[in-house]
Amino acid sequence: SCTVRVLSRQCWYESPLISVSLSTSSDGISELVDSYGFNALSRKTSQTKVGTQYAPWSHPPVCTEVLQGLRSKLCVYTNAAFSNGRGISIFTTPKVAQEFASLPPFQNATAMDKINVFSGAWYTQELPGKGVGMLARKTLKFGDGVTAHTPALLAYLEGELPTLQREKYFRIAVSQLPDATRDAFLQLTTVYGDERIRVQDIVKANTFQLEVGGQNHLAVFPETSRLNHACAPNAQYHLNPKLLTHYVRATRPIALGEEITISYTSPLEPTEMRQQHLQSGFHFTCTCPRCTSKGTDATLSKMFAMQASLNDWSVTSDGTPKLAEELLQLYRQEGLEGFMDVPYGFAALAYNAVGNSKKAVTYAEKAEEAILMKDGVWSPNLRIWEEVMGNAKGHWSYKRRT
Ligand SMILES: C[S@@+](CC[C@H](N)C(=O)[O-])C[C@H]1O[C@@H](n2cnc3c(N)ncnc32)[C@H](O)[C@@H]1O
Repeated sequence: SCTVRVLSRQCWYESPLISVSLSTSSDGISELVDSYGFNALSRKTSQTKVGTQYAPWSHPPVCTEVLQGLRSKLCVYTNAAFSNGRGISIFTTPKVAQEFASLPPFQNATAMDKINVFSGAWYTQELPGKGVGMLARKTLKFGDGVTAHTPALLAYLEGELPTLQREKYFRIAVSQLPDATRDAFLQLTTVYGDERIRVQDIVKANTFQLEVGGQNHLAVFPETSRLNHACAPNAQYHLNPKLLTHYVRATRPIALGEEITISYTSPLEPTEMRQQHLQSGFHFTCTCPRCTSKGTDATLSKMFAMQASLNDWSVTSDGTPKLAEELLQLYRQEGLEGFMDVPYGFAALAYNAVGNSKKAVTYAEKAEEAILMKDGVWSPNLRIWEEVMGNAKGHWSYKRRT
């Protein structure tokens, strides 16, 4: 019942990367757009009567009818005071809204101490052929924090509301944000440039996915949204659903003025699949060196063949520590430093299998570090390496290949 693939007979989970599909033609009525046009977007929070009777929400929730598939209504919940006045708007069910309200950021102001604080690590600039991008304001080394932010808008991931209905609620959500946050949101880039569905267009170009209350939500983080894509990115991100926070860290040294990038799609997919994902999700063709070099897919195939050998525990297996070291080297050569949890894990097992438990623990620690950077503390993959770190000699892999 593994979701994606198996690493040494254990399930290996991969965090989902999100590309939203947006239908604009099937329900194209203009009436709603007229009544919830840009007046709604330019409404100032200061002009809205903000009460306390809906605590922790600053505005009265605005709700849909009960949706058949969800057996619930969806409502816009805004907390304009959230995180020192940054604000947050959430479009979700009343039940999930309660779950949000019980999370540390709504309960305890100190939970947000190091979040939504400018790290001093970046600035933005228009870049040829890429729109705005994020660049390093100082030299960065492996593990340095780039950003740590909460979303301005979160929206329950559903496909039931007609596009223009959804737009109406998204607009209310955005309009209720504090002025600076709303303006930063509305300046974000779009994919279609379709004014009728501007907020969903912004969501399409900029969304991540966050699970709260067992439900996936689309999440837009205005600062983080300026990170462009590369197939050999120099930064990695993960989300902490309890803190509603998106963290970005450098995965290799980044020079002053160098662009900071993340990968919007798995960089371990073949080039054609990566390009398809980027085209359908974000409407651009990637021109990074891994996309233009002819050798990328052959290198990927070689990496997978090496992983298959390391994952082979039969007596004829040629999985050795030397092979594991070569695999690590290939990942680095490809610029995949942010995706080394799997090769570090294979190295841990390969060393343990020949009785070198010390090296096994070192690589298990590196696998853990890589998972924390890529998937965060919730990842079930962490447990695999905790077992090795806790008791390498008691692990099933110990001396399996001696
Ligand atoms: C999340 S936004 C990134 C910031 C965006 N460049 C901006 O101006 O705000 C995603 C959009 O940026 C552009 N983009 C991101 N990475 C790119 C790349 N490697 N090459 C060309 N365009 C890219 C695409 O238009 C994509 O839809």
